[in-house]
Amino acid sequence: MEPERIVETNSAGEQRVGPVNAALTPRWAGPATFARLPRTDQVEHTDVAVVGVPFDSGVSYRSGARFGPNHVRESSRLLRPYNPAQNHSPFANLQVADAGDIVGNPFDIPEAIDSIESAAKELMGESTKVVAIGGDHTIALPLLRAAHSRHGKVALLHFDAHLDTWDTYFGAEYTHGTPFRRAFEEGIIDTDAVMHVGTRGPLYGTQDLEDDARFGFEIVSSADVMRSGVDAVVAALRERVGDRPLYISLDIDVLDPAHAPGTGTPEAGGITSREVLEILRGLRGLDVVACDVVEVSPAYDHAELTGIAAAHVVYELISLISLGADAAADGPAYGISGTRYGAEK
Ligand SMILES: N=C(N)NCCCC(=O)O
Ligand SMILES: [Zn+2]
Ligand SMILES: [Zn+2]
Repeated sequence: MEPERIVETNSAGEQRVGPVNAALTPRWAGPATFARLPRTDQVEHTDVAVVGVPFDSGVSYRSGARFGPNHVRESSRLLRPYNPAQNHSPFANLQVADAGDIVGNPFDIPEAIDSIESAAKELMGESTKVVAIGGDHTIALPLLRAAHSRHGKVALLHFDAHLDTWDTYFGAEYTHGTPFRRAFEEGIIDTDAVMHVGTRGPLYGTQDLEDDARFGFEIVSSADVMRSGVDAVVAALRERVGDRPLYISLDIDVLDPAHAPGTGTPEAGGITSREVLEILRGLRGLDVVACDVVEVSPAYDHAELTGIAAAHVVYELISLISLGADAAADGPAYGISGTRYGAEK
């Protein structure tokens, strides 16, 4: 039975097919697409595709992120269509739809990377923006390649406890700890505009940081977020990215394990889900061309804590894409006092 959906017309007079109407069909009923949005094959065209990439053969510790996409979909049933922090309704503005999953050979990482790259390129097609749900962090490399093929060198904001610029694991070049070193070597990221956010935890040695700096990365550590606060961090990120095409890669382990236990390589001392959501909201008006949210490993999750955090991150990323590169930077989200919650700007 086809449930009734929220259908709205945007300011350009275009009709948008939105989520299943939760006032008519209980939220827990029916198959879980992201935010109960239509599938891409149920709409005529897609502006923003949410796509699963259930690949986790690149992990170095706990496995299970292959089950991340469907867990995040299940955890996204409660999302509502209006985002008051941005005073914006992304699903009414753009056609957002769930593109299902991109699959790759779980027994051959390089082959899987090639499959993910070509499927992502095809999905990006003429003008579709992609928000990918992993999967482990290996998948960021083929997604960055696809973004690069459309937009040229991209700025990169990488939210993660880890640097992920290591060289090899057991001699393997393509793993979840190495995607950004490969991206640097391939020349697909703009080394003047790459930044890690939320970094923390022990490393193998000082060389890790020397290599990382050589690849162009600046670091806003988890402790920096606590000491400087969200507004200062947002200002630093905006300054670093400027008006370049921006790829956002968010490893859910950027959150403290208290906020996101369901992940494969947890590190104590992380930022909160409130902080990450506010930092993302502060990026309004940047030219976000593609994103990923990775490393959700549901077997280690409890009460959908990690799934819900990831679902809200995806929702904020979709909101940023929908607001677009010409949205005023100082919109309602930029002040975090709460007094401007939902304020008209
Ligand atoms: N979670 C990601 N992406 N990377 C973690 C690699 C950490 C390590 O095994 O040293
Ligand atoms: Zn990580
Ligand atoms: Zn990572």
